[in-house]
Amino acid sequence: MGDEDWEAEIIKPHMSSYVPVFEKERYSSGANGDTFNRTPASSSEMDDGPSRDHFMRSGFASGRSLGNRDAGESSKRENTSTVGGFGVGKSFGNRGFSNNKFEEGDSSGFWRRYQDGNDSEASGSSRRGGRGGFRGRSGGFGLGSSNSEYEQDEGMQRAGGLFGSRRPTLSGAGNGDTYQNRSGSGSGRGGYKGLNEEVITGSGKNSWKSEAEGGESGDTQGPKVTYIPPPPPEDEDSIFAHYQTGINFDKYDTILVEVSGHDAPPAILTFEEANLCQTLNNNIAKAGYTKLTPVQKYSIPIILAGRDLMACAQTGSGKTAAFLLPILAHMMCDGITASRFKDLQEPECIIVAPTRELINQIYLEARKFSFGTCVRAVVIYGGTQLGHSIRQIVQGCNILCATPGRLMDIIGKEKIGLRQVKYLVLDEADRMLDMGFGPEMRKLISCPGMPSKEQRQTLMFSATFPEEIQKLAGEFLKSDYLFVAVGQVGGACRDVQQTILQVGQYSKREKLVEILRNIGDERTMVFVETKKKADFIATFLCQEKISTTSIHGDREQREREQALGDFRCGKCPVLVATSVAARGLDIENVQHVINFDLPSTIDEYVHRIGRTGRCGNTGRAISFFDPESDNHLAQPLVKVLSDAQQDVPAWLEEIAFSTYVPGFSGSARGNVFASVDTRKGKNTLNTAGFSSSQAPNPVDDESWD
Ligand SMILES: Nc1ncnc2c1ncn2[C@@H]1O[C@H](COP(=O)(O)OP(=O)(O)OP(=O)(O)O)[C@@H](O)[C@H]1O
Repeated sequence: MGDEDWEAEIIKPHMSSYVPVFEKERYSSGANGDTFNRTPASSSEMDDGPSRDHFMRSGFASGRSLGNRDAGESSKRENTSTVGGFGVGKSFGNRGFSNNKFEEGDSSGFWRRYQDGNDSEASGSSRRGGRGGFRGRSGGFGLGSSNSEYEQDEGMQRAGGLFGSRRPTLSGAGNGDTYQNRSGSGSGRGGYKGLNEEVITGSGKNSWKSEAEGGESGDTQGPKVTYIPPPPPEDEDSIFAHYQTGINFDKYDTILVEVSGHDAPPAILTFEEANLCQTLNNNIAKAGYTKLTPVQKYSIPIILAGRDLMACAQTGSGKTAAFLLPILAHMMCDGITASRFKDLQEPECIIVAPTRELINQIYLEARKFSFGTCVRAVVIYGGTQLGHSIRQIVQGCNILCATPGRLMDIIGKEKIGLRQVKYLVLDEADRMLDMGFGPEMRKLISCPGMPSKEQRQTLMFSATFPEEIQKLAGEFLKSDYLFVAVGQVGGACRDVQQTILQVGQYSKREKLVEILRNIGDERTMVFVETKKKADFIATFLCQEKISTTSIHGDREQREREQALGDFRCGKCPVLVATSVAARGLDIENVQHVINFDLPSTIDEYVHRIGRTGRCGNTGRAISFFDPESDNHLAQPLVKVLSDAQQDVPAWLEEIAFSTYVPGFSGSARGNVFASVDTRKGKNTLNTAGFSSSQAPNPVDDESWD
């Protein structure tokens, strides 16, 4: 489809197809397009308005938002309401599809911001600033400053309650005023928005905002979050449901593993060698695990030996079990007190992860491996009713799986005491320590009652560990922590066949459709860089009759979970996602990942493509490389491709060469060349399962290379 056809295409009546399947009933009953008619015209007036539901209902379902594109219509709307929202009418309809300025941008506020990158998943501040102005008009918030993200930040309030002063300005942001809560009801979203997925792009660098910063709790002055996630199935078959390891599972054994640090215990080769209790062994068998992956071979004995650990292993290679199994083994061995109802729970283990869906997945793994034991795992995360989290906790909690913001909320409410914490796990640790979540994590370890690093065991896992983040980790880990690197730190999974196509921004949609039509019904994740774009592309694909759903931070939690569910079960074989889905998600049968937009860092690329090719299965990743915007990635891409023994296109090498930056390996963009432990304790290379060794004494920075 050419760009010229875009407008015509987008206003076809079947646009309603993007209304998620699960929403259709609701939309068809309540939708009438009214809301849209009351949508103010300028982007700065769209903040307080209708939810994306409205967007779908009135804009898409009726085609009105997309049809009402002329200035006259816009100004009419401007006069009629202050309720309209989210750039539905104007931003989307006018600037988005109608005149095909989707990627060109124009002088309107929205598109300027969009172009600047400030409207990206990764942004938030300026967008919110714009909204602030509108809020002011509607009697709410009225800030309009680019700092307004903090002003409306429940996390900050929460943090204030716990650690310092509250920000009084937040109050106005309350009910539905936040961008996140366009729905008015505020349900679910709770301003979590930016949280685990927003990046402040002013500097062009990823810096994920913490969940706390987005104010996920819904318990302070923010909107009431009412969403209660459905309980997971309780039957044993569901608990132990798993997918098959792939043909390359055995090849894991050939991956080089490097252990650095002193006195590392030897790797184990089999589950039996771990000497786990019978119940755990039964659960492992029921989960279909017969053989250890390399990261498990090394990490399990290290954790069992009580050592702190930073472990880096390729995506989909079993890091979750690598920390859960030894922790559970210890707990069983130590004879933890069986969980029971108490107003203040004192978990022995806290696991944190950057996204809600990921922490939920980790919880399900914890529940699976602790099946039939007295260990009770609980999950709490933003976008859900706080009362629900509290009710889960007070029933007993040995392992608490939490997103950072919700965790701090619950600690602040004195439902969780930290004195008994023996294990602190940071999954996706590089993300948990970066500018977005790092401050929250630091608050956590300095919370009253939290055992010092000498008194607890701290475990960090990720597929990527940029040098600069490794350095920050020292604050959390004992100085003698061990570092396990399976393969190249930050390297891509070799089971993913990577293809980089040079595609200019105006050809991307056409190319995407062509690829998806060839793929057929195979499950595919399509990554885009911004939340709005995720909506645009999902809508576009539905219009092309490709059954699609989407996940991003502007969707309510209920919608996010439903989208993931629809994708998992194959109802919607295409999932358009922002980076919120880049890390950790383990979805069976994802055969393809398409980077419609490349991410801003190479680490993010590695995580995204790691949604396929998991656990020895093969997968394919196709990335659209736009020389207008992606040249900075050429060099690291060449490195990642060649390390993973993939073909490197000549044109990419040329770009990489022409944009060569000496000393690139030290780049803050996500350093794939940080091949080892930054303490410089270089170690001998080992084939997984055959030995481990010890590091020499750390050496000076200068001598490292
Ligand atoms: N030893 C094993 N045998 C069989 N399956 C396993 C084994 N270990 C892990 N798995 C399965 O492999 C899949 C990927 O594991 P997991 O999600 O822990 O990977 P990960 O390394 O954490 O990936 P990511 O870096 O993307 O977070 C899961 O479905 C898990 O149940």
